[in-house]
Order: sequence, then C-alpha cells, then structure tokens
Amino acid sequence: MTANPEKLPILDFSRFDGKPEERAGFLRDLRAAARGPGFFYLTGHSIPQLLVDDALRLSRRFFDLPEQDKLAIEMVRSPHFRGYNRAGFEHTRGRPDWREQVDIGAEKQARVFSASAPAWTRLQGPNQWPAALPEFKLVLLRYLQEITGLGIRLLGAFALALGQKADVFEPIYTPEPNQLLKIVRYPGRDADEGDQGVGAHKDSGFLTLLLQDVRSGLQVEGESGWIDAPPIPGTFVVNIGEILELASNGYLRANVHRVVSPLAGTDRLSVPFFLGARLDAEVPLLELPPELAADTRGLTQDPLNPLFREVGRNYLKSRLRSHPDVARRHHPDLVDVSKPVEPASAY
Ligand SMILES: O=C(O)CCC(=O)C(=O)O
Ligand SMILES: [Fe+2]
Repeated sequence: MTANPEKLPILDFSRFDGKPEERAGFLRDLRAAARGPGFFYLTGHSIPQLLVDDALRLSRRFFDLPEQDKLAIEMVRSPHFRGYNRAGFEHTRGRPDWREQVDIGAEKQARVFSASAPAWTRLQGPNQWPAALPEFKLVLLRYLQEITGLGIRLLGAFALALGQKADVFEPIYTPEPNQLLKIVRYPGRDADEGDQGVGAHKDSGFLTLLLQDVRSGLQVEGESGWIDAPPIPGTFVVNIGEILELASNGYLRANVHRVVSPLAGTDRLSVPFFLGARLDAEVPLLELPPELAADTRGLTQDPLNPLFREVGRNYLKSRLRSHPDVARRHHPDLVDVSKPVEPASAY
C-alpha cells in the first residue's frame, strides 16, 4: 500500500478551560476532528505523566512474568470476561488477533445468577489480579479512575460540540459508566506470519482513550487508505465509539481502525480505555441543531455487526464474539456451541 500522508489532528484540552473564545475554538476543532477521521491526539489533559509512566512500567512487568503467573489469571476462568489472554485467543471478524492482554473493569461483586435477569448482568463481577505483581492492581486501578474522569470531561465537551447541554449523556452513564481497560502487548512477527495485531473494527463505547508506548502500529481508515497514528509522547489517541454514532444519528462516526503487528524482534505495548454507558441504559437519539442535523449521515449498516440501542446487549454481543472460549465455557446458553465462531467486532 502506498504511504498515506494524512495526519491526525492534535487537540489541546486545556483550551476547553480557557477564555470563552478559547473554549469555542476547542469545540470547533473537536467537531472538525470528530467529523473527519474520528480520531485525534489529546494534549493538555492533566493526567500526571508519572502515573502514565507507571501504568506502562507495570504493564511491561506483567508481560515479563513467567507464563504460569499470567495463566493463573487467564480470562477463561472468569464468566465476566476479565483477566489475561494469550495471543491468538481474541478474535476480530472471526480471525485471531496477535496480542496478549489483560482486561480490567470496574471492581464489582458478581451478581447472584438468576435466569430471569438480563443476560448482560453476567458481565459484572470481580477482576483477576496477578498475585506475583501486587503493584499492578494499585497502579492500574488508579489509572482507571483518572482516565475515566478525563473521558467523562471530554464527553461533556462532545455534548457541547453537538449543540447539547454538557450533561446530556449523564442519564445514561451515572452513577457509574461502564469501564474497560485493556493492557495489551503486540509481539513482533515476520512478514510471512501474518500482520493482524488486531483486525479492522470499531469500538462500541462512547469514546476510547488510548495510551501507546514508543512503537507504531495503530492505523485509522482514511479517505485514501490507512492513516498511521504513531505514538506522540504526552498524548492520548482519542476515538469515537458506536454510542456516539448512534446518539448523533451518524453525525459522528465510529471509525474503523486496526493494529499491524510490529516487526519480529520488537513488540508494542498499548493501554486502551473504553468509556461506555451503563449496561442497563438505552442510547437516546439526540435532537441536533438544524445546521448539524443537515449533515447527519445515518448509521452505518453492517450486517456482520448489528448495532443495538440497548447498551448491555451490544456490549455482551461484542464480548461473546471476541472471546469464544469464555462464551463456550461460561455462557453456552447464549451461544450456539455447535457453530464455528461468528464474525466479530473486536472490543
Ligand atoms: O492497541 C491499539 O493501539 C488499539 C487497540 C484497539 O483498537 C482496541 O483494542 O479496540
Ligand atoms: Fe479499537
């Protein structure tokens, strides 16, 4: 593929708290970035660099643990889709992704199983933490809290950019949004081994805020091919998820992206955070001001990835498809175990 010179914009979030004209300028840029590639870099976000460095340092130390320590918290042990996956155990559109990872969510008690409760209630429960690295839990729960706060502040800015009140999404994320943090390592591969770090997909929450280490690999679908999103120190890459696409009737679009495996002998770490709505919520259809409504595109219709307004149903669908081993072991009543894995959207 020929090199694509398109670049993603860089937005400085401190302008949002500046003078009224600075705030207005930030919102204009936010709307343009969100309408264009749907991805941008965020600076001026006030998450301490020390915490960011610690999160990456602990991620590296986790992946360096002996395999048995990592497998002690393997995801297939958790009905709530929490814990560690070896490379090849997560699927996007039916094909294995070449990344190892830990999935972490809000630390909750599992609900007592009840056949009459909605199926998504099974997603709530405790995380699995590595006994061999106690600091990991401390630092990553702190990071989860900070990045959630940032995501919520940014969501308020998105609401304003859509001509809504800043708190328009509160009814569907208070008292607690759905949180998913992934700690990911993409091992390097030779060209003849395939290059799907994670296959092309959309994210299903409100917003994703991604921390990357020093290695490139993330690519975003652009008008004329894939746009590289290399790491820029001190920034997060932010992208729009399907909830904002649904709420804005396609004025905002959850854009397709993927990760290409790094070269053999190297690896890449990333820490994506997915800010979602409450699992019992329904995504509203916002009434946009006429000048924005004129530019709505409607929803992307993908028969392989149907979108539901019921948040829990949408999220459970993604989790079941991405983690067929967990689905088969813990939720056989929700999947047809005799069928091969369905095409999936990663999450
Ligand atoms: O690791 C990355 O850079 C992006 C990962 C991603 O897109 C995802 O997990 O949804
Ligand atoms: Fe993604």
